[in-house]
Amino acid sequence: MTAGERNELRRQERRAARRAEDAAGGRGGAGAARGAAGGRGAAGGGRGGAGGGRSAGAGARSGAGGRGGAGDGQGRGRAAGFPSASEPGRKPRAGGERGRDGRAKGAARDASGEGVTPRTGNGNGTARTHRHREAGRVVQDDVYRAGFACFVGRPNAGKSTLTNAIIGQKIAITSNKPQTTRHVIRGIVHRENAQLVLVDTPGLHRPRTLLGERLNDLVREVWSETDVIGVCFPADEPVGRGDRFISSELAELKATVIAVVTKVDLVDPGTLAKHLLAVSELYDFAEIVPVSAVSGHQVQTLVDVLVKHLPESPQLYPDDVLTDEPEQVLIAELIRESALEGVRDELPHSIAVLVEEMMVEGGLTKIYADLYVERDSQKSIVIGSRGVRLKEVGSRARAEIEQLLGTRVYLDLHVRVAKEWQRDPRQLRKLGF
Ligand SMILES: Nc1nc2c(ncn2[C@@H]2O[C@H](COP(=O)(O)OP(=O)(O)OP(=O)(O)O)[C@@H](O)[C@H]2O)c(=O)[nH]1
Repeated sequence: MTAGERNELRRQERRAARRAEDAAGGRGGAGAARGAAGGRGAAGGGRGGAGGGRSAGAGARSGAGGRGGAGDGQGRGRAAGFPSASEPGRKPRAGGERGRDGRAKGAARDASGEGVTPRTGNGNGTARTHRHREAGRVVQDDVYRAGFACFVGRPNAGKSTLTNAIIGQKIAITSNKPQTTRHVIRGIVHRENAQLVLVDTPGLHRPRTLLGERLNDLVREVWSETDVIGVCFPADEPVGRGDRFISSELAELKATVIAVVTKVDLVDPGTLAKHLLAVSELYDFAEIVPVSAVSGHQVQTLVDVLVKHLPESPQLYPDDVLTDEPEQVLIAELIRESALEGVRDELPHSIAVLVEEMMVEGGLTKIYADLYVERDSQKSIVIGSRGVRLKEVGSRARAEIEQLLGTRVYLDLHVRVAKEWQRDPRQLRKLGF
């Protein structure tokens, strides 16, 4: 028996054992972790229901950004207490729901467009005083601000790269192929006087498949739940019809809308000036901030601007949390990113990844993941001649995962075909969409 056959046999044994356990009433401990990644796979495989509260919670967590919606009748609905852009799941540090009146105060602007400074407490009963420079003057800000912000814009505008630059840890998949982002991944910026929760969305585009439609719904749902929206315009591309379309969609929203001109390292000052003018004529943005996520230029200024427009609110997440995305989802994204490397033109949107199992043994984390493609021909592309490509995918992903987890990693990748999964509602559910 070859090593591959042995691994497959072990997988089958593990699956059978899991099914038996679930049939017997669900698993505890490690199962909960597995459910978080597989929460997506779990429901599709018919394991979600029996898992009861745990599976529902895990499934909802994967769908925290709204993929799960209001529940699909399969025990995968969003569990109470789990976060979304509008329902922060982790208990706020100090009590009290964030009120809309907080938003009204926080988001109010004076005639000059500068943020006005409410002199009220922070909702915790512990008013804090902060000073920051604003347009050359020192402003006293007595409030604690917390809330959700997201970057939107046409595909490839640089949203994920910007999110990563702000959070300082690789949490969102990036690539030079449009529509790479599928998951809503939150990153959290902690400041003494504020907490900024960043939500990452796919680019809005004309849908060609069921997956495309669901992604667009997801974007709109997130938009309606965030406090500040940064519309990204890549500086190296002219403002176009797509940008106009997105801007027109924003008019009805409650959120403060700012413009972010991205990738400014790619253009000269003259081109940038013209671009800023074109952007300003598109919509009545509260602010326009030019940035480069690659050089870091103005990234902190952008955070200041986003924070300024957040509502007054208690802290939403504990201090040490950087993202609320389950580790397995981050890992699956890193594997998907690695698998896309070099084959983006052939199968840019056909790859999905599910982490089936993760276990820690001493200083080693063992990860078993399935890589789904839509057709047999794609399977051969991903595996490559004599498995060489798949090996490369694995070792690249392993290095990234080791960085994320801070442990040594054993990664077992298996390529499977899920025929036309982007058009098949059952498969989409299984893969977490
Ligand atoms: N030079 C330069 N390149 C950038 C910058 N920001 C992003 N990029 C590149 O632009 C490409 C797209 O970036 P992403 O962050 O994946 O774009 P996105 O808007 O999240 O894309 P979708 O997931 O398709 O919506 C990648 O190749 C990035 O490396 C920047 O500030 N400067």
